[in-house]
Amino acid sequence: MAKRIDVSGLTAYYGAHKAIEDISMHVEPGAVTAFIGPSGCGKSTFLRTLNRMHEVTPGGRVEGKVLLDNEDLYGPGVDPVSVRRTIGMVFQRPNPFPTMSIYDNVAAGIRLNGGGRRKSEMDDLVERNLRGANLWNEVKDRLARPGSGLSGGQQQRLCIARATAVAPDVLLMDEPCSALDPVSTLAIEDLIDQLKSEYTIVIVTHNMQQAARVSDRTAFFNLAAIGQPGKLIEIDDTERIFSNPSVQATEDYISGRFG
Ligand SMILES: Nc1ncnc2c1ncn2[C@@H]1O[C@H](COP(=O)(O)OP(=O)(O)OP(=O)(O)O)[C@@H](O)[C@H]1O
Repeated sequence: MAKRIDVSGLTAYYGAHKAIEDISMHVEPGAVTAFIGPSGCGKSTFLRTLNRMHEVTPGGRVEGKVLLDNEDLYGPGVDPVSVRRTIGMVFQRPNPFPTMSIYDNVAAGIRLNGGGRRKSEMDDLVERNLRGANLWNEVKDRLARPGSGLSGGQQQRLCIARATAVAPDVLLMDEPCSALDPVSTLAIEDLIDQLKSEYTIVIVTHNMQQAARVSDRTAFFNLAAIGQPGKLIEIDDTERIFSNPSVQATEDYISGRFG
């Protein structure tokens, strides 16, 4: 079920380096929010604070609050592993488990989360998630073959099926199309559009057209100078950000004047 994210006063560090500073925003449920901004402004870092992946990096540290439908994800006693199951992630490079079959790639997360399912039940889950990722028809006759044998675009859809199989509330996508050709990119964009009725989706992208095509809301991040922390400049409806943003820097970035 799609859930809302409320972030307040979030600052993230790599050791002594402050990468992003004092970010507050709401991420709407059942919608796609795009993060845009020049390289190094902290989009990926911020994304990774939303499911407690940032702290996996040595020296990674976070201040501030992230609430998922009012549950404090950084609260005492919260298990980061269960946060990462509830808020799934899809990465820039498709990363299926290379030696595992297509079937097992989708089943892996379910098994890790205390499988104990009958074979027929698991078959149904695998099929449902591969269908949900628009991949079923392409792989149904080779489910036992390794996931690494698929094309890049198919592998990325497999990773999306793997992410949805554990029934997360939120899907975070860090430049999910940057390693893909234009046809595979459109396939993933179509898929994102279908998935948003069930999940809250956040996507980092360098591609302005992609942000305009797939997202309902867009957040623009920027940094004052190299070495300074990245900040959220504004977040608004995508249509507004691309037609009439409130801040001049947003307009300059979108129109290609910098970045
Ligand atoms: N593993 C790391 N260790 C130390 N510093 C890091 C690490 N990853 C990122 N940074 C620094 O944090 C800041 C934000 O980086 P981040 O990758 O989040 O930006 P980004 O906006 O996603 O960039 P890009 O668009 O180029 O992917 C940068 O100054 C970067 O050098």
